[in-house]
Amino acid sequence: MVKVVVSGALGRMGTNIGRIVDEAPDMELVGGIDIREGTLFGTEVVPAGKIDAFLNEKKPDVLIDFTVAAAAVENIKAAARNDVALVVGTTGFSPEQRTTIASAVEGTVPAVISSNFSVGVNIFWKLVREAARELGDYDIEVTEAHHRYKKDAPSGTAKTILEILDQELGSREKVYGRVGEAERKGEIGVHVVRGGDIVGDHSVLFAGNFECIEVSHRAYDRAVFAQGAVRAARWVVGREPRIYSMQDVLGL
Ligand SMILES: NC(=O)C1=CN([C@@H]2O[C@H](COP(=O)(O)OP(=O)(O)OC[C@H]3O[C@@H](n4cnc5c(N)ncnc54)[C@H](O)[C@@H]3O)[C@@H](O)[C@H]2O)C=CC1
Ligand SMILES: O=C(O)C1=N[C@H](C(=O)O)C[C@H](O)C1
Repeated sequence: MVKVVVSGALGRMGTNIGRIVDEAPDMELVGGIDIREGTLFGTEVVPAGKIDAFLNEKKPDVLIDFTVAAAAVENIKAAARNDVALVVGTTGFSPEQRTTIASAVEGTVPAVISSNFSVGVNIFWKLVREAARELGDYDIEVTEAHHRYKKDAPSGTAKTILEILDQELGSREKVYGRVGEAERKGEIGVHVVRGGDIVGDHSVLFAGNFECIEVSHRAYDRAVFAQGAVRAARWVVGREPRIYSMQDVLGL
């Protein structure tokens, strides 16, 4: 049995993940972490300040973190201190936070870290890479849309798209929205929409003369992210202590 603790247990993703783990015959949900006490499918949820004692008591194989960037950094350090493997879906990390995470994890515990755990988005990223290789001289615009409660912008998935484009095309200027005199040059335009209960839309437009190609992904239910995170949790336990991507999990 893979023993799992969920951090961000009372949130949108935490509850989705808790349900899937609770129903999995090969997994045991042993509790959750959040900013306040509660329950997650009959297991105890403790406040973040008690994470070390809780991990030491429950001895999970893996901690799945979907919280906010600053919290995730502390939770990752706690998991590393307690020799617990990690699946991290939290987005919005600064470059400094990424460095801190890498030092906590590398050589200590295995961790799958991805801005998007849906299988479809991981295929979509491959398609974006392929399109960029062929269409580098087209104008490129990245657009993402999410629900009204999302804290970070642009989304982690959109930032991964920009990394892929930079890897294929060299680093280009990014222009975040346009207003006033904004003549297009060689930049990549980045556009963020927030509203209602949009689960997660991403598109990359390659616009040439007389034709456009658009590569896009739309998530209809958070279950796609949660199922991917649980798949990563099964995969990560017992691996060499380093950072892995969801592409490693899927063998892409
Ligand atoms: N990688 C992926 O596939 C996906 C990533 N996300 C990311 O996951 C994160 C969470 O998203 P949602 O569940 O929609 O947010 P949410 O706001 O519904 O849930 C976050 C939860 O974390 C809790 N939290 C805050 N500080 C904490 C701490 N120190 N320790 C433990 N819990 C703490 C909050 O109280 C809340 O219950 C965001 O960064 C989001 O971008 C969301 C969906 C998919
Ligand atoms: O906050 C969300 O909801 C999501 N966040 C991730 C991101 O920032 O890319 C993934 C997904 O799009 C949903």
